[in-house]
Amino acid sequence: MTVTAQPAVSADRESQLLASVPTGLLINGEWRDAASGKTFDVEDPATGKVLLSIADAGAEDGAAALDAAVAAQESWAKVPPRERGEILRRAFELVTERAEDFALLMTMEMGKPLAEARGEVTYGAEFLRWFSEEAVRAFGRYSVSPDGKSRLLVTKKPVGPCLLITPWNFPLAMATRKIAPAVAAGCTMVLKSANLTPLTSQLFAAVMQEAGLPAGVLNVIPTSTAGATTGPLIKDARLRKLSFTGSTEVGRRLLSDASETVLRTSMELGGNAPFVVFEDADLDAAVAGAMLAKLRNMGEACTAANRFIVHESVATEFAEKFAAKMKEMTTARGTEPESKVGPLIDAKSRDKVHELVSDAVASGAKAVLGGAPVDGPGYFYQPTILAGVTEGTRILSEEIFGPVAPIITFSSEDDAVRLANNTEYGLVAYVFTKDLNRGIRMGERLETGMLGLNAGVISNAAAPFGGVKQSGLGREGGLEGIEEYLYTQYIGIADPYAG
Ligand SMILES: NC(=O)c1ccc[n+]([C@@H]2O[C@H](COP(=O)([O-])OP(=O)(O)OC[C@H]3O[C@@H](n4cnc5c(N)ncnc54)[C@H](O)[C@@H]3O)[C@@H](O)[C@H]2O)c1
Ligand SMILES: O=CCCC(=O)O
Repeated sequence: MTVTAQPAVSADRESQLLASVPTGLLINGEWRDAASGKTFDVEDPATGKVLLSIADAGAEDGAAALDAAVAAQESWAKVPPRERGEILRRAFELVTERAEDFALLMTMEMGKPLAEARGEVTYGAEFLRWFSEEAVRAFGRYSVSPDGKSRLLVTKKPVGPCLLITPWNFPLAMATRKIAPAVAAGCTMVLKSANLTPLTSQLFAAVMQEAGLPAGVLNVIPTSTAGATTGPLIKDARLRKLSFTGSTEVGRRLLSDASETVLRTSMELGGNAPFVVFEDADLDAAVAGAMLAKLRNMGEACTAANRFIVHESVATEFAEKFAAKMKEMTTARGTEPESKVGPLIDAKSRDKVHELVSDAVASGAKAVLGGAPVDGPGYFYQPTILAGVTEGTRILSEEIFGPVAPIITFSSEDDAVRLANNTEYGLVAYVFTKDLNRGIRMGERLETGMLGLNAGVISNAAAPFGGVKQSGLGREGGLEGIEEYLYTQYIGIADPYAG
């Protein structure tokens, strides 16, 4: 998250980039208007100004997108894996060539500083490269049955047409983390991008076309009416998979809808990551990790450290060092050279962050730093550290999704484990200690899908990303990521030596 000096971005450059973004729906390889003719506005969270208006899909468009995906499925599944991989590889190269465009577009529609947006381009593109390599490794097996009387042939097949629903906070990476494995596996798809940040997906879909993806494989339906547009698709028996990334609240609802057709699902949901600092930790390293785990994406990440659980003997020193670093974080529009913390996504999100901070302060916590919205245009919030937060305070049980770090203390390892596991979520946890045995032990004791050991960011296209408890079902990335888009078929073969 190093932000290096950069020239300010000109208004002309922004206008030219916006002019290159397709504003239609992508259905069966063609960009078209919504059937209703409606559009919706996409705003810049740093200024509140409208960036672009794009086609607003309704149920009729959703149905047309699924029709296209269903029609393309059979022929797409027959395309050789190497060819599918090569399309992904070309897409990786095109995204990398256009890295500055993707980064600027994300900064404009989502708010993150340009340096961070560039980091997301690298991260998001890496899913394309990783799955271009995995496309040729969807292996099955052949074996002799234990009694020797038959042969067992096990193969992997594409699950079929998928509905992919993505959130606003990582506009490129959350899309490529789903699209790349689906393409590699031989699935067709309908992408419902986030209504707050659909522009990056629009540009990315154009890149996939340029990379040679056949018509109908990827259909894109931005919409301001998510439920009404995707609800009928989830109930349509031709849809074979729903992959959702977003809040636990919406995920729960979609899981219930998906049960009607026993639809296969992947759910990447919310988090409430504990960041545990033991008394033997290297405190400077812990603070560096805390800066990443808390301020990456302005704290608007499912992986954001949500509770700093610090040993009582080092809590004051940790808070002071952490505050000294946080103080250096200038809030400004992400295109400004000095920007280190961009705006939050909208007024509602900022109000929620402030409500949680105010509640914690009213319950006895002390704002060591910050504690209020930033005056002026945009939805900026001051980087904030709250010390002396006590168990039971709301901020410890809800996703903050902002640059706010609540600190609570512990006195023993058992105490730290109890506090860390005291949540319905289980996406990621962070542990800082010099004692490797303790680190491994924490891995075994914490209820979490992922653990950062002396590390504040562990996201990696080659790693299985996902949670336990109410943080979700399934994994994205890694060797596991493609499995979400494959089903296993078993063919039993009669004894080849029998009569
Ligand atoms: N686990 C992960 O990998 C991961 C990654 C990123 C974000 N998240 C989580 O996402 C949340 C933030 O993102 P968000 O605010 O966009 O979440 P959200 O749940 O509000 O929306 C996610 C997506 O679902 C759509 N949606 C909303 N209601 C819907 C409905 N009834 N039917 C169909 N689609 C619907 C939205 O338009 C958006 O595209 C946080 O909770 C965060 O932790 C999780
Ligand atoms: O918001 C959650 C996704 C973050 C990540 O993939 O690192």
